Amino acid sequence: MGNIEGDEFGPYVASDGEFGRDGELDGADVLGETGAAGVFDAARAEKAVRELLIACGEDPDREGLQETPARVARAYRELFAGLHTDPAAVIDRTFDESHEELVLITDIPMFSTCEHHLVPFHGVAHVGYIPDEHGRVTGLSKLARLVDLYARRPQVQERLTSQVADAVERRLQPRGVIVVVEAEHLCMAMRGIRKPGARTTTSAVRGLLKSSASSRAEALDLLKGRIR
Ligand SMILES: Nc1nc2c(ncn2[C@@H]2O[C@H](COP(=O)(O)OP(=O)(O)OP(=O)(O)O)[C@@H](O)[C@H]2O)c(=O)[nH]1
Ligand SMILES: [Zn+2]
Repeated sequence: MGNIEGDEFGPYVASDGEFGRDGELDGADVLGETGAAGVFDAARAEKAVRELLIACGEDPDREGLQETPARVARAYRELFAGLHTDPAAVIDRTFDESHEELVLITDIPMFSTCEHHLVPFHGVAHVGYIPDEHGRVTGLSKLARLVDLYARRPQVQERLTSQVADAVERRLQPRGVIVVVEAEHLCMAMRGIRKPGARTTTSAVRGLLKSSASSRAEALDLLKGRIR
């Protein structure tokens, strides 16, 4: 295996242009419950894309496709960068603000990849929490980063939704968490059942936002008009 490099999309082994290496990834350690894996294997990805083009009846050596395996490998490395990032590193700072009421960030744009068909599903995420008794909060951008991290994995919408809720719960130990994701699945729009415009809404609620009807009602009231 070549040298492991790294950038904003995580660690990777650059392709040396030699296709055909077999065997399991070295360094594909799983980081416990977070499911973050080791490195992206660019050579292997390029080989697979070339094979897929051939399987589809294309000529991967024609001019327009020559660079395609390398481009697709780079694109997948970016789209699945969340496999190589530890969520614990995302909410890396918390601070006590004595804010004990709901904090809600809405309409976070979200692009993910359906793990069944490897085509996109996209929409918005809404993430809220009620801080603990010290009013411990985190930077608002960290919640959007968390959505991004879990979206950048092969996913199903239900798991993405609960993984974000669980990560907020683990890191902030808030009194309640609510995550709502609304998305259109291109696997239902451009193929299969072909229903463009159909939207799926999933939610995950934890703590007070699950057990207290009034807390949940407050959050849902703020989300009214946002959830279609
Ligand atoms: N619950 C859930 N299902 C999903 C998600 N993304 C895609 N699916 C569904 O996953 C299912 C996969 O079904 P299969 O019967 O194995 O695959 P398929 O033959 O390609 O199914 P069709 O899409 O109905 O053509 C489909 O019903 C998809 O709509 C998701 O995020 N959550
Ligand atoms: Zn799908």
